[in-house]
Amino acid sequence: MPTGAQTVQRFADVIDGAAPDPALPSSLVLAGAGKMGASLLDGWLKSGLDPVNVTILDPHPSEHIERLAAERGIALNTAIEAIRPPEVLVLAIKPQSLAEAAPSLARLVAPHTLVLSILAGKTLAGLAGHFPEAGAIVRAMPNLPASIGRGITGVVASQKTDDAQRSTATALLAGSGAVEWLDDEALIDALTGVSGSGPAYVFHLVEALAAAGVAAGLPADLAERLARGTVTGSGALLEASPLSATALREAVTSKGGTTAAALDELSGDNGIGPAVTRAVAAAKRRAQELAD
Ligand SMILES: NC(=O)C1=CN([C@@H]2O[C@H](COP(=O)(O)OP(=O)(O)OC[C@H]3O[C@@H](n4cnc5c(N)ncnc54)[C@H](OP(=O)(O)O)[C@@H]3O)[C@@H](O)[C@H]2O)C=CC1
Ligand SMILES: O=C(O)[C@@H]1CCC=N1
Repeated sequence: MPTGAQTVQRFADVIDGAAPDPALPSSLVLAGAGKMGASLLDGWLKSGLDPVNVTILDPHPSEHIERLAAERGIALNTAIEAIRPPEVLVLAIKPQSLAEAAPSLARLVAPHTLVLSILAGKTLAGLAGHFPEAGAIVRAMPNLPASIGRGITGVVASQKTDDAQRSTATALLAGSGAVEWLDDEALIDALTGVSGSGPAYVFHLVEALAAAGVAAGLPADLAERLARGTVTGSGALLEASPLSATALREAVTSKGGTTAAALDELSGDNGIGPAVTRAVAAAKRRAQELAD
């Protein structure tokens, strides 16, 4: 395990290698350094955001968060009163915690503060209601591959967000992967169902494939390796190849062969297409419910 000092040095090395994006903010407060907040944080640091410009706010930090902050050389604050309104306030708490947390978080929002929320379902209008002082609000939906810089994030901004603030949001989110700006906020709940929640569907496929291998007679550890290797290898091929997913599927499928027999089972009304359609619709519906 690296020591805190070594980890800070590692981030410093990354920063030394590339010129930081000038749109990165000079002060940022992260409210919620859980799975996604911490993933985004590492992307910012790799992009060149100076750790001294970041504060993690957590009223009851776990040992894990204390270690995370110490290793990265980042201030960890438990009291909002001790923090001045930053250039960017990132909200990465659970949507269900917002109503309770917002009255105190609002003390961190000055008219110059860009509020960047990754909360599923929470709308720009709803956020503006919680943070009336805020001029600019950006609503984003990242996904878990952000933790290795391979995420894809949908993002939409309030009308009061100016070009410089949009650039700041892009610079921050690009630290963890691709960024897709949306013109229409109505799209972001559907995007949540596809890419926000989507990694879980892929991991569930790995689980199902491994279990199916065991049911077909394979030892469990071999089935797990085969399922994992098949999904990661297929993802890498999808990325490296100029072919579409459809063309790649066809490349695996010999006429009258084993894959065609399997795909027959995955097609039709009880197949994977309708199941995924229902899954995405359910996620979208849940995001809409979380708006309230
Ligand atoms: N996980 C994912 O793949 C994705 C998540 N999101 C969104 O990211 C947000 C966070 O999700 P996730 O990271 O999974 O959840 P986590 O539970 O891992 O992280 C939430 C963090 O917020 C902390 N927290 C709770 N209340 C406060 C507060 N008042 N001030 C500061 N920190 C607080 C929690 O601490 P404690 O545990 O002590 O309560 C926890 O560390 C959600 O809104 C979710 O919709 C978006 C895209 C993908
Ligand atoms: O499950 C959730 O609500 C969050 C949002 C998208 C992924 N995880």
